[in-house]
Amino acid sequence: MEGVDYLRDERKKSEFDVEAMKVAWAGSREAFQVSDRMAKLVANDPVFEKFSKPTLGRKEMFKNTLRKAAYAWKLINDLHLTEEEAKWLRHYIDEPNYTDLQWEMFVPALEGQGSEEQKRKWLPLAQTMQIIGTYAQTELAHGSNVQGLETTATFDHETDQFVIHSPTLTSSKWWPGGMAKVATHAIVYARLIIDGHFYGVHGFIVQLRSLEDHSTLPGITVGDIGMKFGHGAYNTMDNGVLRFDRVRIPRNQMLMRVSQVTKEGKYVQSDVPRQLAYGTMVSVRQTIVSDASKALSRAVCIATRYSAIRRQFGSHDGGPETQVIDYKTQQSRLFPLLASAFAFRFVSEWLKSLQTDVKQRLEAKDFSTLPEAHACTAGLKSLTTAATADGIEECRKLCGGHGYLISSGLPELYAYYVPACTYEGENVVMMLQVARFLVKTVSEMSYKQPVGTADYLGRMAPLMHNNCDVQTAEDWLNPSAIVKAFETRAVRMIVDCSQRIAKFENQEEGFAELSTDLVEASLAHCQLIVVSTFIQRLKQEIPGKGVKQSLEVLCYVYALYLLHKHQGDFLATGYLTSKQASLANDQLKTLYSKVRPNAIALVDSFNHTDHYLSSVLGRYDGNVYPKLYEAARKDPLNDSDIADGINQYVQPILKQKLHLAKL
Ligand SMILES: CCCCCCCC/C=C\CCCC(=O)SCCNC(=O)CCNC(=O)[C@H](O)C(C)(C)COP(=O)(O)OP(=O)(O)OC[C@H]1O[C@@H](n2cnc3c(N)ncnc32)[C@H](O)[C@@H]1OP(=O)(O)O
Ligand SMILES: Cc1cc2nc3c(=O)[nH]c(=O)nc-3n(C[C@H](O)[C@H](O)[C@H](O)COP(=O)(O)OP(=O)(O)OC[C@H]3O[C@@H](n4cnc5c(N)ncnc54)[C@H](O)[C@@H]3O)c2cc1C
Repeated sequence: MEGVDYLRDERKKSEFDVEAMKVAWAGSREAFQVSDRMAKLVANDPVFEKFSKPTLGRKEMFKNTLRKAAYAWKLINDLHLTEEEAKWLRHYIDEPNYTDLQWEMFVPALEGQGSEEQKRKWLPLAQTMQIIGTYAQTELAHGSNVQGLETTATFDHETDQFVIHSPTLTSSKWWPGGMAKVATHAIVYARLIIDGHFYGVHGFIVQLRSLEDHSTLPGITVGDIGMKFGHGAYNTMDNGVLRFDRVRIPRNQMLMRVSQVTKEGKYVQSDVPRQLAYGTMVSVRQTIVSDASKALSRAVCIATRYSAIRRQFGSHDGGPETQVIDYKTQQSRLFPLLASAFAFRFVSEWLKSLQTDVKQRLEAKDFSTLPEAHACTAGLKSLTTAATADGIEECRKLCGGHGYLISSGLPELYAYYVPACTYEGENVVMMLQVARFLVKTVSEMSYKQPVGTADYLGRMAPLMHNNCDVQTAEDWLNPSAIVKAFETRAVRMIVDCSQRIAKFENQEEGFAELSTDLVEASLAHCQLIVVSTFIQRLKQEIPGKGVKQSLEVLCYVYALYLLHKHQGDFLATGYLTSKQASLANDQLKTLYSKVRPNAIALVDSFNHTDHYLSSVLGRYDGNVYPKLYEAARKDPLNDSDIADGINQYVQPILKQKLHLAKL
């Protein structure tokens, strides 16, 4: 039997309707149809071929990506693609490039932080790509600490202009994507100075390049910051360095939704909180959570299919060896990741709806849910990207030696994905933001009832004193038992930190001293959100034979896997006995055997094309070994029998040996 037959047999074992699961994964039939259409459009167009990428040099790789981006823009226009379709198209092309910044950061920054007048002027230009923009916030010396940025924007009364300047080497903008070679404009974050007074960091629209010949404008020095981790991966993007030598822009190019500077040089703070200036980061963090489930599902799909094809040991009487997916250790490493992909998918949908709600409230000048939205996006961005990056690497190891080959698709995926742990808010820094929100919520509880994702803190009294009543492994198959365990663990960790901080005379000092515990408490809070969201999702109608049941199994896998992994927390906070923790682990193993027959069908439900996976190991048809061979043969080193350099550097050594042997 070959891999092709193995996967065919595996697919027959499925206990649920795969087509219905595809819809559940996508969120709706319409969402499925859009993403499916765009995936196929990309997969079937030779322009979007990407197998040659790892062998290209940086310049060729960059040019190749520009070519694809231009062709994609033509398709978007020729086919009149909707915004949603265009987003999926870009996603499936699967090569980071300047358009990510244009659509995910530049346009949202104009939308969220521009005044109505500014939006009328700049949005049509950006939306039709007459200008190409980037988001220039981070500098050489400051990324996380936005208030520490050094670039200055000084108001000049006489000319009614701002003077944008990089006063030090460390104030150079450093990292913005698309900035080195493509962007014509940037939203530049700089300290506003009026008459010698500092007014904090604000965004300014600055033109970098000529719209005629693309040359850099006077006063601008811009370039690429150099190759990044991995060979292909993020190196299709021109992350840049940018310096300003007293560049002048009109006053009306400061983004003026949150605060304004008048012609007279008066600084006016409008009635919206200044944190709205951070709004672009909040919306991108939500996109990043959604992207995590896509990246993890991709790695899990490759590792699961390959694990069903790969056989090692266990052959008796000349029979077939054991499929590695049948080893309990393989299952205990793989199936929690499969469950996590679904968990992240559902939490990202929930986060999107939270975001929509916040946006509507903001329009009605209700800012009450802004801190919670910030904490949720920051915390879930941190949780999902960290778990996804680790998960991709685990999937590589699950594929043994072949996982290390570029043709497995996993090294490139990891190198492309791992910066998500750092960009758009470094993960630990983000978890500390969640901690701030939680500690503040606890401190305000005497006069303010916690709501939303923090509402369980309002039930602190019972949660601080309850004990878990689980007596058998089956008792863990109960959503309320699970939620109660996660709520209790989170509440006790947060309260413990809050009480210890309160003992410090200086609360900031206390926060800093306890920051490692606070990060763990924040993680507990965020895991509770993911687990509860999964459970809530299962309360909705989910059509299709066996679909809901399979998702229920995955939901328990996700929750009990976390419980097992963090059992130290659950035991230390005194909610569980070691016996109850051990019963949870027993139940987890039983659940793995329920996932096993459905594993291949579950990863098929992601509906990933072979083009998107770009993995010989993860091929839908399972024809792994012949295709591995074929991919290896295509390596440039195999172009000739005697490689370049052999005659020059190896032959002389061999000949020298011959000479010595003769002596
Ligand atoms: C993979 C594909 C995905 C698709 C996307 C593709 C896009 C392209 C790919 C990558 C692009 C990457 C782009 C970037 O990386 S852009 C740069 C991003 N930079 C950051 O994220 C910086 C992180 N730092 C911060 O966000 C902040 O500075 C901070 C650390 C959160 C704030 O620190 P600080 O305490 O100094 O804060 P302030 O004094 O300014 O604020 C005080 C209070 O405001 C609250 N706060 C902070 N941020 C927000 C927010 N966003 N919304 C609401 N409220 C906020 C903060 O908690 C304080 O509250 P308090 O109640 O304590 O007063
Ligand atoms: C691929 C990529 C693309 C990017 N694209 C853009 C872009 O388009 N535009 C843009 O403006 N920026 C961009 N960035 C920059 C990115 O946003 C920053 O690198 C990120 O915000 C982290 O900031 P930093 O580099 O200053 O890290 P640092 O804050 O210097 O982090 C270093 C270490 O210090 C720790 N640390 C920092 N502060 C604290 C604290 N208060 N408490 C405890 N620990 C702390 C962190 O946990 C980390 O371990 C990009 C970065 C990458 C990698």
